[in-house]
Amino acid sequence: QKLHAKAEDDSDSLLDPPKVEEKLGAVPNGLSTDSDVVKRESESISRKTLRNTAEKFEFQAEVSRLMDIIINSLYSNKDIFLRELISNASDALDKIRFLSLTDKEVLGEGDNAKLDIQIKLDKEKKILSIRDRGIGMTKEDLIKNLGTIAKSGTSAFVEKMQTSGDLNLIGQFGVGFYSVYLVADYVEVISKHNEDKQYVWESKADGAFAISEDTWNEPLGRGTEIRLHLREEAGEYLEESKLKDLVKKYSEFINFPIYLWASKEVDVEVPADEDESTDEDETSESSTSDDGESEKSEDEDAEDKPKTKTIKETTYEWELLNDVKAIWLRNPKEVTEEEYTKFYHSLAKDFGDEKPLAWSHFTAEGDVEFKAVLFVPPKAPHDLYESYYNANKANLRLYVRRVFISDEFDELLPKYLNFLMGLVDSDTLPLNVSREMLQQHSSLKTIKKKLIRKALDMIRKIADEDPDEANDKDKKDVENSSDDEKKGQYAKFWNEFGKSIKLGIIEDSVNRNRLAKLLRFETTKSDGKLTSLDQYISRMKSGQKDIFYITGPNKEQLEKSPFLERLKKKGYEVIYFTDPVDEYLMQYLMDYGDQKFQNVSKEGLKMGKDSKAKELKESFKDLTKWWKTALASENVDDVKISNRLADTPCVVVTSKFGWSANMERIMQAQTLSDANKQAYMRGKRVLEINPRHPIIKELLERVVKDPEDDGVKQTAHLMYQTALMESGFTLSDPKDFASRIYSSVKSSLSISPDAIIEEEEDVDEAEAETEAKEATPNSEAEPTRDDEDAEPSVVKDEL
Ligand SMILES: Nc1ncnc2c1ncn2[C@@H]1O[C@H](COP(=O)(O)OP(=O)(O)OP(=O)(O)O)[C@@H](O)[C@H]1O
Repeated sequence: QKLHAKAEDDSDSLLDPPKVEEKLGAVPNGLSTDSDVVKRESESISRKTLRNTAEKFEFQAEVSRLMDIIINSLYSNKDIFLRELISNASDALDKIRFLSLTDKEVLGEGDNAKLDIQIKLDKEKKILSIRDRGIGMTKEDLIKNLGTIAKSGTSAFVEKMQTSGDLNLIGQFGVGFYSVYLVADYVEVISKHNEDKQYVWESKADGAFAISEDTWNEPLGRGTEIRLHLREEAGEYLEESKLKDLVKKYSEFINFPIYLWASKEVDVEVPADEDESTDEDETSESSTSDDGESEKSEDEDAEDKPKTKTIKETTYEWELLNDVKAIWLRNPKEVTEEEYTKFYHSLAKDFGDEKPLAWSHFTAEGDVEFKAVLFVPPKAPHDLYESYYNANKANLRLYVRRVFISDEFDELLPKYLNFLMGLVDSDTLPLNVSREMLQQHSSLKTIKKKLIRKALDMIRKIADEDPDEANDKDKKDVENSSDDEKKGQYAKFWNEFGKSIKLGIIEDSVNRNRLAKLLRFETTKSDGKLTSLDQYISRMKSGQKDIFYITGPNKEQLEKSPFLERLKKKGYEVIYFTDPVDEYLMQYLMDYGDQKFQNVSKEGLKMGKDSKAKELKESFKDLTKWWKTALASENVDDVKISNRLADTPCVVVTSKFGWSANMERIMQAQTLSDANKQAYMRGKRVLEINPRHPIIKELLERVVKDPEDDGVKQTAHLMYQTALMESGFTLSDPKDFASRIYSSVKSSLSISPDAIIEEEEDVDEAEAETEAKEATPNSEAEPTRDDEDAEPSVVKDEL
């Protein structure tokens, strides 16, 4: 707020006389009026008020908040505004170049057709301008793009900035333009679109902006010029050297020439002043010549030749600041790691310090030729899985013969690989067709196929090079040649993008096996580390046929699951799947190589041969049969002897193709889930009992003695409900469960089942109040059990 107020104060002192504003407003066409007026107008009439005659607009609320944050930010790296403006200029140039592919006319002629970016400084007036000959903005575009339509990124960015935000990320949220207010307190955007007149947008970031038809500035022809009226403390951006450094640092990979209107000291010969000629002779000579011959001739001709002298003069010319050779056209061997990193930063608009996790730069040859660079970012973007199926978002930029076509081409990569960044430049695709036609082009399928292969290879390589990933047997080799930088990289990848790989397994049946190789998870034996299917298989017990896994809300709960008791005891390894997407994943991943997957909370678990199985089945027949009947109302399909329990008396398992308990939980949590479908998909439930458990043995005895015993029936029901809970199901009738528990507690405390609950005395409310008042003095004197300062009494301890 303070900064903002200060900007206002400063601007007061710069006020032009109000009458100038009035006069200007009335000028019909500034270009043909008195040059003085034009000059004053172009100096930006006033830093206090926007042009009088302009149409005023309010910023959309979120945009206003964003601008407030920017203006008041103490963020020290203000440099970022320049790269955001250059990036916008480059996007605008890409757009017009794309249009010109099908309609040459759009480019115009002469200078208009030059697709470049120009930066100019005006030290005196403290104005920095960036101009492009891009597509430009119509009046409507200016209103919408620069103020009234908040993009989805706006609020996300505001939110981020309020917590742990780094302004450097602004470009990733698609609101980069507003970073101009880090350095300027007043900004003009002059823009000319082929389909509209030239307009000026202006704002002091005080909640409003104004738009006027531009009748005084030089006509742009086409494109946009952004004029930043720099704040007092942003004077450094008026230094040429600073701007050159910034362009080098941030905009190296812009594919359009960036020029700076740069000063140059040159020697010029000017006629020497008569009076000065004698004093200056020597300097003049020494600077014009350094060989004796010319000195001589000058002496000789001194009288007839007009005297001259050399002085330093400052001239201006456009200086090219960047090298526009595209990095992807270069030989990968000649591109350094640092260059790839910088290129990634500029593509991703991510200017943090982190390197991408991996990259792949290759040329595809054959029927379809293209070059591509793919990157795995170091972090997932903030909205990667938000509206995964609806978002029309692809991070690959498509070029055809060096011309940028689109970054919204979702035909290039499947959705699950949307986290990759990069570009494809194809020589095979046609240039002069519409985007829609291009989308249908048969080569795209081939490009996509190759890109997926390369992408998956690149990801696999992160694992191959990571010493943490190595199997024990080859650990030594990797450790010797290992490079600390690669250590832990795959775990990092997995934490950021593991879900994408899982979605890939679900969606991409062709590459399912390749993707399954990239899966990582924790297991009962992985000791908190991630492990892979190949590693799991290499550790399988002899005779073990299936890959065991269990699903649930978190590892801590799963570790205690009764389903694992016997498996653990016998030394089998079980995978923990704790992400909701894992339930879906396992509906698609049926096998891996020769192994099948077995959910250990479902029917059909086989762990070697149990010689006593038949015998046990026979001896518990009375109990299992009886129990099934007793649970008739509970929709229990069967009661069986379990082979997975050690310490727990019983569990409830589901049928192979129905939902597991965990899946039921996930489906119930979904707002829009369909109750009918839930009933239909619910797995059939089987109660499995532990024949070695004393409770089960006792139950058998009691049932054999008296199958009609009510107490036994009660207990059996309660056992079932407890097993349901322990197996991860949600009880459909918790009240029923609670009353059964209380009856059981009563009987263990030897309270008669018919014992009645004491009636409360019906006291009149008014009476109760007077009683309470009378009681107050006493209660102060004698601390009650609830009193915090009271000494803990025996009663309290017992409670
Ligand atoms: N130089 C320009 N020429 C034409 N249009 C522009 C120019 N600068 C900005 N715009 C328009 O204004 C919009 C808003 O710009 P802003 O920088 O805030 O977001 P963005 O360019 O979409 O995303 P990013 O910040 O990632 O560059 C742009 O999408 C574009 O339509």
